[in-house]
Amino acid sequence: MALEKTVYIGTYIHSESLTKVDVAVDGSIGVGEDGKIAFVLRDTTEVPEGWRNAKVIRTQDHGFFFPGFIDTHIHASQYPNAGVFGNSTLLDWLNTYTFPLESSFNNLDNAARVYNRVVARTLSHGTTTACYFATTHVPATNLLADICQARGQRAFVGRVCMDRMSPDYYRDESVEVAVDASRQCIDHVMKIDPAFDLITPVITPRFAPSCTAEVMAALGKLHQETGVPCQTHISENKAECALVKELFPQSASYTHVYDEAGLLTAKTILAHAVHLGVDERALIKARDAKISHCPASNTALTSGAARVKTMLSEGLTVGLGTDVSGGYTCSILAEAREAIFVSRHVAMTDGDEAKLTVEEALYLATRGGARVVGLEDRIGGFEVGKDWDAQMVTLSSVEDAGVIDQHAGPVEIFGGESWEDKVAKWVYTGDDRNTTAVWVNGRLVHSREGLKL
Ligand SMILES: Nc1nc2[nH]cnc2c(=O)[nH]1
Ligand SMILES: [Zn+2]
Repeated sequence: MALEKTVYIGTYIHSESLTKVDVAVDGSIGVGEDGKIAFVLRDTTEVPEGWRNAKVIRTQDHGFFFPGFIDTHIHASQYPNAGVFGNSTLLDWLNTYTFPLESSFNNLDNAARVYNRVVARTLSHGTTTACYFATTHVPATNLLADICQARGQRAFVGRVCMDRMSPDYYRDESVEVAVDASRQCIDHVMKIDPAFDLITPVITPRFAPSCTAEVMAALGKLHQETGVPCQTHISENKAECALVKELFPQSASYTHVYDEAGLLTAKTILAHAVHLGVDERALIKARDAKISHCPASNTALTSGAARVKTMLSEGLTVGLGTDVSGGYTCSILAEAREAIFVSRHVAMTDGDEAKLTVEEALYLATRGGARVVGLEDRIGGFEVGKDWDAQMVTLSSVEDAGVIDQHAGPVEIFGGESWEDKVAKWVYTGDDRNTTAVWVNGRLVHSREGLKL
């Protein structure tokens, strides 16, 4: 569908750097028919020459435009289990909750129902790019790619590979099956989106304990041969780390296991990274592999508290991941909040330098995530030439949604605060009711019911 040239008028906010959020009050951003940003103007709401016939969309109620969120690690198939984890920890959680659910995706109707829901819900939370783990099933994984494309979400879609330490009813029969199935999923995306413009396939060995050295080496070869990115888990939980040591006695560390398989590259996303040693972080940095920080999940499964500030100060590239359903929420805004609070708990033992600020958390949610997925030239901020992947945040909509007593009349929740305070309030108290509209590459992919644009 052709896009209309559009001028977005009002305050826009984005990360300028890790430590600084840029607030441009009353500016305007022009987006062309190609969905890309054509101009960015500060301090003027005038529609420039040549754009007078363009559609105009204005912010509402103390609102602002903000870059779309990037979820660098989410299991689409686990969405029905969000919030269901009891007192389990990783390895028993997988067997009790996760494998039985994922195995049900041999049923395409089930897959269609769940995948449509998770894509719609993440979009409604402002997630314009998501890195999905699907399941081992090729038809269902391909369906997830189709659904992301149809609903307009930028997505990395991975068919999960696992050929050992998994139940008989849910595992790859052989290395050949895992590689062949992965190829089928890559081929499918090449058919529906040959340039990987919106959808990108991603090679997805589940994690070292459920993959033999042979399957990882074969997937490493596929990764190097095709240039298709790779995603997996690393060093999430102490029992898992001990298991990897036992299973790979020859390897110097968990990170070395992936490196030896050819799976540790600049196009690799490693989720969790809670218990990495200094040498492992150095190796990850040397390979320029990327980290997905998943604080909600790390707390829920009592995995540990990743040292995000340490990783950042060492120059690692970090983004945020919801890790549904290890994590209970599919909201990156909530994840940013969790990242801040986990960092405060770390600070209680390690010192104040461990604390993440609101600015840093928002950077991880946008520009950091963009670097993790290798799209820093296209998304994560508002610059000329970037894709319009954005959300309109409306600060007073919590009240509109009926949370506040309708009979009490309007309450000025947002109004007199500084922009810094408003952004902090959004991070700490906001949710999807504040996300009134969402665009990916210039296409409107979500809007709140009744919203007039
Ligand atoms: N959080 C999380 N960790 C894993 N490690 C291996 N599989 C998984 C998974 O599905 N979720
Ligand atoms: Zn995960």
